Amino acid sequence: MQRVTSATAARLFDVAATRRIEQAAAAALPPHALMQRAGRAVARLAMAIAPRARTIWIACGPGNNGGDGFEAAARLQQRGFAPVVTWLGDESRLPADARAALQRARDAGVRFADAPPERHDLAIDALLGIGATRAPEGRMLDWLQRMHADPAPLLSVDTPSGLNADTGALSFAIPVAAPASADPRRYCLSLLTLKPGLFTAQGRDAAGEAWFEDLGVEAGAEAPAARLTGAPPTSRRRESSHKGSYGDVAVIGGAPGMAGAALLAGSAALAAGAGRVFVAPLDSAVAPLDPLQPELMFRRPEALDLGALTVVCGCGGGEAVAEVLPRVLAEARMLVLDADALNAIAADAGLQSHLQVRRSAGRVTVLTPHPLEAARLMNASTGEVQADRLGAAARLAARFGAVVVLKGSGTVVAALGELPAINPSGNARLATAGTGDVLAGMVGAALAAGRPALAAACEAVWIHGDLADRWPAGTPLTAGALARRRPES
Ligand SMILES: NC(=O)C1=CN([C@@H]2O[C@H](COP(=O)(O)OP(=O)(O)OC[C@H]3O[C@@H](n4cnc5c(N)ncnc54)[C@H](O)[C@@H]3O)[C@@H](O)[C@H]2O)[C@@H](O)CC1
Ligand SMILES: [K+]
Repeated sequence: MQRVTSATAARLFDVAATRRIEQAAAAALPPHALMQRAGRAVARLAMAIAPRARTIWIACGPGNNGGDGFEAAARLQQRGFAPVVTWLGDESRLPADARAALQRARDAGVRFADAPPERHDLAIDALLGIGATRAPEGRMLDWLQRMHADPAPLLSVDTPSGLNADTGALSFAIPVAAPASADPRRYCLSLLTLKPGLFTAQGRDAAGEAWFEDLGVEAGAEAPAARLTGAPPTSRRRESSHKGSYGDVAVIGGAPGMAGAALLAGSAALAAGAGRVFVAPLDSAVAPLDPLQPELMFRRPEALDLGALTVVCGCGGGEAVAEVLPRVLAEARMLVLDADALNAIAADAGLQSHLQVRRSAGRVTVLTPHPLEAARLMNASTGEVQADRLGAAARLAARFGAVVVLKGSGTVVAALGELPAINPSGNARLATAGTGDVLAGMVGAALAAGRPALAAACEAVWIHGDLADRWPAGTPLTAGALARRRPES
């Protein structure tokens, strides 16, 4: 059993592949062995989470996920704990594994109840796993909401019930904890495989701290649906290197009233190690110097030699960015497109065909949309994008021939012909104005340093999130402070 952290690199398998892995493993093992391993692992993690728990409420569902719950209940009872099982199922329709587990729980003397205990020290959600076919309702939904709202820790077995394990879409709103209580602590023990839905969309909120138990089974030749990127390789600068070794970045953005966005991207590119950073504001009234950052070199957009530069374009560009985009798309050696640049492209088929030309010419382009910008580019709704973030990012990558960074909880990075990556670092503190500009600058710096486009995007996204994860408690996270923080500090 292993805790999944932001440093964990792992393959993620969808439900269909997990089913095939399960079937192959079950055929090679004695009856019920997998479920017994699962139940043992659940009990072990439960005891580690709440070693002094007096009441452990285990909510079991009608299938084998419930079977895992019965197995865990039997183990916990044998170890001197007091599990209380509430079960939503029909004995005559229980799968064979779960029926055997139910019998073991009864034999162990586990207490079964019709209603959840008045209070509990730990809840275990064994209602639905990868066999969920519809949204929970009625008593099941009631119990789930109760478990998620309670301040006691919650351990989800395999997947949080109600979560689509492939996409991370959650079928109900997670209740907010009562104001007086601390945030509920959530854990999820993923069995057999890690699933993509645990790490993107609403998956991270619903699952909480992710753990993995492979049940002693290898995935074999099954193809993963995605991967967790894990921490990027640490690279030390060569002593003989000079500013030219790390490339030049130019930020084009900052229409009147929005110069800050371009400065944020420029600062971030500098802090991320770019050799030289030019800022080309679209507002000609902007003073050609930032006294707090004299390293930033100000230029007029038309004065830049785009063919020699990694260009970051969009940040605060407003509608004015549309005018410079044809030249930027045609000439930039490498290109990161963010925010208003993406909105302009979404609204203009001509600009979209410029992107296709870049692709045919083998020029690198990275798009960094948030869900609404992605929706505009796809002519879809934000809800449709969020309902399948991996699919949306892959479709955008294929359509525009670009590396796509679909931002949000569990940022997805996709490129045509590559396994999509989900970034495991970062937290809700990044949900503040300007952090997207910072990310665009960081991606630009990684490209300028010579990293291949997909790696550059994955690494910048990871570091951006990691900076937020290590942000000092009690210090507000602002985009300006984030932009200036060096990864190693
Ligand atoms: N079979 C095995 O050997 C193993 C199974 N495992 C566990 O089994 C799980 C998969 O088991 P199942 O395939 O039985 O699937 P689940 O236990 O996830 O659920 C399937 C059952 O729930 C019902 N159902 C689906 N959605 C519902 C809803 N919204 N409300 C009410 N009922 C609903 C289905 O009709 C079916 O009866 C895994 O997630 C994992 O926890 C693990 O123990 C590993 C070994
Ligand atoms: K579950």
